[in-house]
Amino acid sequence: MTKNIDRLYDRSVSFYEPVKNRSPNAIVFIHGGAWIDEKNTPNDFEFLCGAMLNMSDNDLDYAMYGITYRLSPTVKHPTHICDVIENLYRLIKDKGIKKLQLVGHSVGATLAWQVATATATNELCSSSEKLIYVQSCLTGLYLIDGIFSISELLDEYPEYIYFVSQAFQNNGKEFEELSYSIKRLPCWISYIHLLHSYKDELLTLRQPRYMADLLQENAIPYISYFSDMGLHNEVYENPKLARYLLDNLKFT
Ligand SMILES: N[C@@H](CC(=O)c1ccccc1NC=O)C(=O)O
Repeated sequence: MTKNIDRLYDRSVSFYEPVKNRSPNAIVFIHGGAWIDEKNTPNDFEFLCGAMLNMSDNDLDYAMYGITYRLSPTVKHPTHICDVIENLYRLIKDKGIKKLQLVGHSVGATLAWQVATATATNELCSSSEKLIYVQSCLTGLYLIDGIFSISELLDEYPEYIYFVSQAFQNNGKEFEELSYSIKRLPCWISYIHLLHSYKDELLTLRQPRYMADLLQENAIPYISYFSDMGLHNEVYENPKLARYLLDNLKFT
């Protein structure tokens, strides 16, 4: 019997919906903040969405949403993932979305990857049918200045234990390493984009290089884009990111 857990699955923000006709296509932004920072919310992406609309004369054939998830230390892993899955499921059902691409920044990229590769068999709290339905709609991932390995992260930045210890019960040891989760990446996800800012002051290229190495070892197609997109918390407002998303987002 599933526990009666209060979900924040109604916390979605709509940045844009095509006025002419409701689109079955959508991108959903997942914010960062190291699982703990209340300053990071779905509204981190409001400026970026405005820039994308300005650069496209408000004529996009996909909707844009942001979602939230409960933060640590109030909740611990894997609840963040459960909230994202519940939230995505509700959004997809409410809006009639058929094709979905996730755009994650920092731990938002971590969560996007975890949603794409989750299995209901592990300790995930979400119902398997919701997870399977969300994954069946997923066609692309944009992973921006992300965290992909906790062991690599703490080896490089031992001081980051301050947020890892809040987000995980066992100092991140329960975080599933990429070498395992990558085996479950759905074959129908055609677009994987790996982005990183050369000016990111909180994360070096070690994380995206680790992801790139594993994608290559598993012969998974991906596109990488490394550029000066500003500091860690400036990237998601950078016009270069808006341009990149407009040029690369495809739902065909
Ligand atoms: N603003 C966060 C720190 C943070 O977000 C962060 C720090 C280092 C590496 C990645 C980070 N964010 C990832 O989502 C804090 O309040 O501690």
